[in-house]
Amino acid sequence: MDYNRILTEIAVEVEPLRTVGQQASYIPALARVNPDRFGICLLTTDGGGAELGDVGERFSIQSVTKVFSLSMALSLKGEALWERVGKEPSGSAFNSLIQLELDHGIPRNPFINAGAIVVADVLLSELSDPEGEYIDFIRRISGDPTVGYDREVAASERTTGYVNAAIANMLKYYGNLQNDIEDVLRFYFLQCSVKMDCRQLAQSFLPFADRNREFSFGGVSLTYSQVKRINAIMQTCGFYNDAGEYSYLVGLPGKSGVGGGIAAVYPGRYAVATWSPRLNEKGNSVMGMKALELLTSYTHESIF
Ligand SMILES: NC(=O)CC[C@H](N)C(=O)O
Repeated sequence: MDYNRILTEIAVEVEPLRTVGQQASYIPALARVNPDRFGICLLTTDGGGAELGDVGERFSIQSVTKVFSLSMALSLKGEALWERVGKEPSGSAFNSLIQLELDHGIPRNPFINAGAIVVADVLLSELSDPEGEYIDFIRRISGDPTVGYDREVAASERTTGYVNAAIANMLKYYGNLQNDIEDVLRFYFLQCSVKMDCRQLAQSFLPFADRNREFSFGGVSLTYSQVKRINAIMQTCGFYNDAGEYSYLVGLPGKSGVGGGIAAVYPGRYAVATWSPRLNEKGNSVMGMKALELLTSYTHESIF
């Protein structure tokens, strides 16, 4: 497959979307990012790949981090994790509060904010150095020791994180947070603040696509079956209330973030990361979604 040629065609087609949509502004530090950016990096399991655009510029991965958090929590807790968080698509906004009340404090899945806040609580309870071990895992899986938190973004999100604070309070009320609310929120925002570029993100998702290599990075090990199940949750829940549309258009397990990043995998073949800060009304990157739609259309490579 000539991915270079395909990415070049995609870049031409997505260009008219460069100024469509709005970047996230509810996190003040994200409102300062230049929104007119686009990058895409694809890495294959056999060592090949192609890239185009702003692939070396780091951005806030935001909710894409929830895949790393779930991986750690699943490796630590196994199936017991599902006693505290579900694995059903939510059909609601990523920060929905109302659904959490209806579900009596058990979040629908680990990729909406409520679920990721429970996962952050699990990691706080299980790890002796949560901040250190979390970033160490991401440095190992990305193969890049310079990847780190952006503490300014994390602090900025705390100042306006009213809904996430409400979610955490609701979880505590229902007995689904063991740690102090403020500690859990601080750790959750820090996880979201991790900064990566498209190359590092594609590299970090390659282990979710690679069926022939063991998933083991530092203390985080997953079985083949656990990786398969994480991919399944990405497919059904990775784009919140856009998950059906994303599945329909793209057809690859993936995860988006309000920083404008998307990471997706074609199991057995490749991982791909896109970045473009302008979002649709569901909080997913406009150019990124379109680029991935074109990628599976042009290559005829999709899980469906
Ligand atoms: N969809 C997202 O990327 C949301 C993450 C963001 N940190 C929040 O909690 O609101």
